[in-house]
Amino acid sequence: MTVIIGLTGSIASGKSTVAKMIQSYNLPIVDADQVARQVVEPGSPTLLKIAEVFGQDVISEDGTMDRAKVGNLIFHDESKRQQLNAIIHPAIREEMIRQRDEFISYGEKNVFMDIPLLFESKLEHFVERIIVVSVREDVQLERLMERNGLTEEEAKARIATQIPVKDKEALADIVIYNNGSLEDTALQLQNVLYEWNVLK
Ligand SMILES: CC(C)(COP(=O)(O)OP(=O)(O)OC[C@H]1O[C@@H](n2cnc3c(N)ncnc32)[C@H](O)[C@@H]1O)[C@@H](O)C(=O)NCCC(=O)NCCS
Ligand SMILES: Nc1ncnc2c1ncn2[C@@H]1O[C@H](COP(=O)(O)OP(=O)(O)OP(=O)(O)O)[C@@H](O)[C@H]1O
Repeated sequence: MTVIIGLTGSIASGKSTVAKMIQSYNLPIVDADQVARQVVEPGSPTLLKIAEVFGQDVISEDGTMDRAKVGNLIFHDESKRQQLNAIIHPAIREEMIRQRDEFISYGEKNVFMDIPLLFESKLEHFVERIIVVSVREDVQLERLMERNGLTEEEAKARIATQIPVKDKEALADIVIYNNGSLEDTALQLQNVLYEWNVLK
């Protein structure tokens, strides 16, 4: 029996950072953000649908989706965000299940799934255990502004579209606090992996 472990948190809380650490142990992980990029490859039916709804100018000259443009549209308009979710989430879900099942067919004992919107999209049933990567609000805001080159207002708008990370902590089996150094975060992860017998 394979145990499916969900990795979640909030925007810029450090999920991808922890996901990279998980990969460094050669453990299998399905990454929703990466799948979200895959399903809108140039010419894909999902990208064509997005352009139908949001306008052809969300497709750049090279045929890729203009992510900054789509981000600006959806993080300031709840109904547009819902529209995008309705188009893209079924495709993401289908591909994530395919990748998960592939890992299971290889006989993997544990499969990680990095799902940023695990709680918002009510996907808890996908996973048996949940790791929440949490961060203080001031650190989250600072890292998000820095990473994405956003103003404080833009960053706050993105954070506001998600359930506060403090509330997610209460729904976790384990919380990793990513306020300090990367070494400190790596150590917390290692402890969880031993505790759950993922590492022996
Ligand atoms: C809006 C898009 C184009 C912005 O692209 P960008 O490269 O700037 O950001 P990236 O994809 O790396 O996402 C960064 C983070 O934003 C948050 N986020 C992304 N989409 C959403 C959404 N629909 N609702 C709330 N938060 C979201 C997540 O925390 C995610 O980890 C992109 O995020 C997207 O296609 N979103 C829809 C798919 C989706 O819901 N992805 C997130 C989980 S599967
Ligand atoms: N412990 C840390 N110390 C310093 N910087 C960090 C730390 N953890 C993460 N970061 C930085 O903070 C930013 C957000 O981290 P990361 O991309 O891992 O978050 P995320 O939860 O995956 O975000 P998103 O939901 O937006 O994809 C990145 O620029 C990352 O390099």
